[in-house]
Amino acid sequence: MTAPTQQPVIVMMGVSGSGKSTVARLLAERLGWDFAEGDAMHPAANVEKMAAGVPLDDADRWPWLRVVADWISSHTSSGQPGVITCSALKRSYRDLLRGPDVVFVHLVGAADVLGHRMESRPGHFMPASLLESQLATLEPLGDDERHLLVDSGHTPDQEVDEIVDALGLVPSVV
Ligand SMILES: Nc1ncnc2c1ncn2[C@@H]1O[C@H](COP(=O)(O)OP(=O)(O)O)[C@@H](O)[C@H]1O
Ligand SMILES: O=C(O)[C@H](O)[C@@H](O)[C@H](O)[C@H](O)COP(=O)(O)O
Repeated sequence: MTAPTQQPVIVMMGVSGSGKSTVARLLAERLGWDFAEGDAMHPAANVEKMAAGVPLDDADRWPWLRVVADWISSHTSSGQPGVITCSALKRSYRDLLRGPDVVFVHLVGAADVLGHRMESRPGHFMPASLLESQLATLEPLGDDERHLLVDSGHTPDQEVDEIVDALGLVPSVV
């Protein structure tokens, strides 16, 4: 009998407003997998900076990315699948996060749609004015990066269906 393939940790990535939190939470619920909100791992200084309309730089992001990477590796090293949100905008950031059991799912959307979503999202620290710098910083996934691109213009349920089907994800047995 062949051993079952280890189910991955999914990094739900993309710029602000692309639907990472919404789709990742739904995906984790659907699968009964662990979920983590990468935004909640930012130090307070990063949140204050973004709330003031100033984009983060590499020095701001590296300590945060290390916390995200620790969550990922604590799961992959024990064979536990999970879903975590992280903008993961640059390839160098993804290099820190990646591993054999890590898949990046990039929610891709049109700037006007994302901007509208950010403006209509209640009670979030991230101003829509930062979308431009997010898009400018984003480095597309390379063919050699294990990933799936998802059109973020569909409904969250449709996007979850697509991710589960395309990656062959299997719910945890409870
Ligand atoms: N597929 C979708 N279609 C329509 N609205 C969405 C979709 N995904 C997310 N939203 C809405 O857009 C806003 C931004 O979504 P969110 O999940 O917070 O994105 P992110 O975590 O990438 O910043 C929220 O108000 C959310 O309810
Ligand atoms: O690296 C960054 O610049 C931030 O992580 C950023 O990409 C993220 O978008 C914000 O934390 C807002 O959070 P939302 O993505 O949930 O809007």
